[in-house]
Amino acid sequence: MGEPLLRTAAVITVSDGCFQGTRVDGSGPLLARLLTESGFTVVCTVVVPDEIPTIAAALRASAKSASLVVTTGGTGLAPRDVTPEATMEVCTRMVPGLSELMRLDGAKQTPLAALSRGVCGTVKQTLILNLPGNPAGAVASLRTVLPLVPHALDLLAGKTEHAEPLES
Ligand SMILES: Nc1ncnc2c1ncn2[C@@H]1O[C@H](COP(=O)(O)OP(=O)(O)OP(=O)(O)O)[C@@H](O)[C@H]1O
Ligand SMILES: Nc1nc2c(c(=O)[nH]1)N[C@H]1C(S)=C(S)[C@@H](COP(=O)(O)O)O[C@H]1N2
Repeated sequence: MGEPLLRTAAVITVSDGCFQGTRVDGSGPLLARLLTESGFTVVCTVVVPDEIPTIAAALRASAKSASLVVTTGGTGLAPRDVTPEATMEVCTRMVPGLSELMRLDGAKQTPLAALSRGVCGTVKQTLILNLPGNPAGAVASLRTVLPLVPHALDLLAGKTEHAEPLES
């Protein structure tokens, strides 16, 4: 099977409430819109419950068709928050700097940003980003790292010539 096209994205909402239909998914559609506005083709959106095997299966399936997979929800400290554990199970390499950046930038808005245990990593040529479940937090976190994503995907796809450093 071929590798996913470079600017394809998938959105996975991890939420028992959304899966059961007791909560309307506010975060997934917002993230899909931001990704589309940023030049990505969103190839799939899915809502899954907070269960490691189900999240891991959704991550593996999404990574086959998308070069960027974002999750929203399940990154906190509640007993059923297991998105980081499922992501670490699927990824072969972790990219801690991206999650560090999200927490650092998020803390400018709310100290609660430190309570997300979200991780980022890669599987084959796909980058996976865990975002918090709160819609505003999910969008802000994605906005923080989005400027780095095209270069990250180029590197993953083997385009290793170095870009000019971004302005600070
Ligand atoms: N997909 C979503 N859409 C809208 N709001 C959400 C979403 N996911 C989370 N939230 C909000 O962020 C808060 C924290 O998310 P968290 O994942 O801990 O939710 P929860 O109360 O455990 O329920 P669930 O996992 O079923 O969404 C929620 O209480 C809710 O206000
Ligand atoms: N930027 C930002 N990050 C944020 C938040 C936020 O509102 N803004 N919410 C925090 C809260 S309240 C929690 S509990 C954790 C984990 O959320 P999750 O379990 O819904 O993934 O993300 C945190 N990250």
